[in-house]
Amino acid sequence: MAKPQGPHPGLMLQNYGIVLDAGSSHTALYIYAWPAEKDNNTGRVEQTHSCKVKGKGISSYASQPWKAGESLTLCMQEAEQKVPNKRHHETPLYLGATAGMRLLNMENSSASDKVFQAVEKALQKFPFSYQGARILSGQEEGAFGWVTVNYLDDLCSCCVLTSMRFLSPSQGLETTGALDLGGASTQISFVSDNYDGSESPSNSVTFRLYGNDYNLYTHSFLCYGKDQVLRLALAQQTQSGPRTILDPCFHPGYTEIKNYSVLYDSPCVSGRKPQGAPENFTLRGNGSFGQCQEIVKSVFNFTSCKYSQCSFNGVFQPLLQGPFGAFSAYYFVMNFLNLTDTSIPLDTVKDKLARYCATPWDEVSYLAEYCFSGTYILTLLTEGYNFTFPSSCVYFQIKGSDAGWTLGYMLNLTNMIPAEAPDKPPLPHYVWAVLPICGKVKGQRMLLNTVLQITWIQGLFRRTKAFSQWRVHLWLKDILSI
Ligand SMILES: Nc1nc2c(ncn2[C@@H]2O[C@H](COP(=O)(O)OP(=O)(O)OP(=O)(O)O)[C@@H](O)[C@H]2O)c(=O)[nH]1
Ligand SMILES: [Ca+2]
Repeated sequence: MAKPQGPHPGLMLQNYGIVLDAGSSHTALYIYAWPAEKDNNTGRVEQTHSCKVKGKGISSYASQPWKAGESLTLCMQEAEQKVPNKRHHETPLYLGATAGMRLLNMENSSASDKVFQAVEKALQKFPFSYQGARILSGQEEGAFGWVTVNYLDDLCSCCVLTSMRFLSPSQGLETTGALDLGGASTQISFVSDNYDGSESPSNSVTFRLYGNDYNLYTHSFLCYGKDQVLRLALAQQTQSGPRTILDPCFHPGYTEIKNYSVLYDSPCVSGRKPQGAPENFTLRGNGSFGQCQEIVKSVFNFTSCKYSQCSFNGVFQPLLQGPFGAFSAYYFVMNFLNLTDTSIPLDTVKDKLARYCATPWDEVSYLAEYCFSGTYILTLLTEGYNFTFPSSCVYFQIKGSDAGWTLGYMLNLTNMIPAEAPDKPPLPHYVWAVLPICGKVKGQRMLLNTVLQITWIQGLFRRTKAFSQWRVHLWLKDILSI
């Protein structure tokens, strides 16, 4: 008789958590799972399922709030199927809304309240442990994105090397910065040695993780997500209320009729609607990267800075430090344009983008906005934040799991990251010596972990940052099933 396959049933017990990311452009549901039997909640949390809600983001239902609730039903039913029945009641369910709802709340707070009421009503119908729906602040969105990036250990090879390059005896392993580009806002978050939170305290978020304090710099630029920036750029070109514009950020031969009221229907541009404009204007593309970059640059303000240094719009930013993980629209756009390899010299990237922008519309796919979006991303990174390429390591992919603020949000709310380090090292010292051998079994991915192990051992003598201990600790528990 064949032996039963798979691990012992006792090892299969899982806890689950569900987070709904109600973004400006769409809502997505994520299910996370972690082993139930691990003590101190230190078992590895994995994303087990995701579901993209059909239609637009919940803020688009301001005039029909009940539809915002209804829109979530299919994904919620899917979640009911994916989480075992026995775990439904213990599974926390969170909804976090970002820049779309921030803008709606600024514009019409009672409409935003009604959307939340409809969403709450819809979510409470499901058997999960509903924990509330709320708007995340820009700081929270940036900070939880950073936690996620540093929790996920499947970094690309570029960053394994770069992490090593950034290792210094006094610091231990650097954390990885996070770059998130949404539809309505964009976030930058990183730890910098020259930032202690005293300059521009509103950009500071502190975390206590595994016995160490992290002083994170984070900023969220509302209206600088890729959809709202397109509005800013179009507003820039329609100040005189023209009937036609020749837009260098769209392909030659591209034509679209745009409605003035629709374009200016956002707090990001509403104050600038030209008086006496006609109902519509025609946007014609002429595909010039250089001219497009001039327009994109004009939506950034570099003139005033009351701090020691700024990124743009008078916002303080300390010196960039460490590798960065760039996700959401950074990844969608740069992956589509085949520009995720940041070791390519900047001029080559610009040449490629210029060629793409100049491609006649009838030769490219139906997706019209990549020339604009690619130009915006390049300008935001190099002129806005001051990254230099190819020397800055920005990687546009985090393998294996969707990166975003949701995982960090859930880890925080379920206390899955201990604030204090364990009293003793997670394993006796001799175990470390055999780890490189275990590492080979799992192949390339182990390279990073080997680096982390070495760092951890160094840290026993040189006060290595506990964050890397935390990662290694989780990984060890994972591979050794302890
Ligand atoms: N190419 C491509 N673009 C996408 C995809 N998903 C979203 N986008 C676009 O990328 C931009 C950012 O999307 P998200 O990161 O989902 O933004 P969001 O969370 O809705 O917006 P925020 O509330 O500002 O964070 C939007 O312009 C989306 O329309 C995708 O799978 N592929
Ligand atoms: Ca988002």
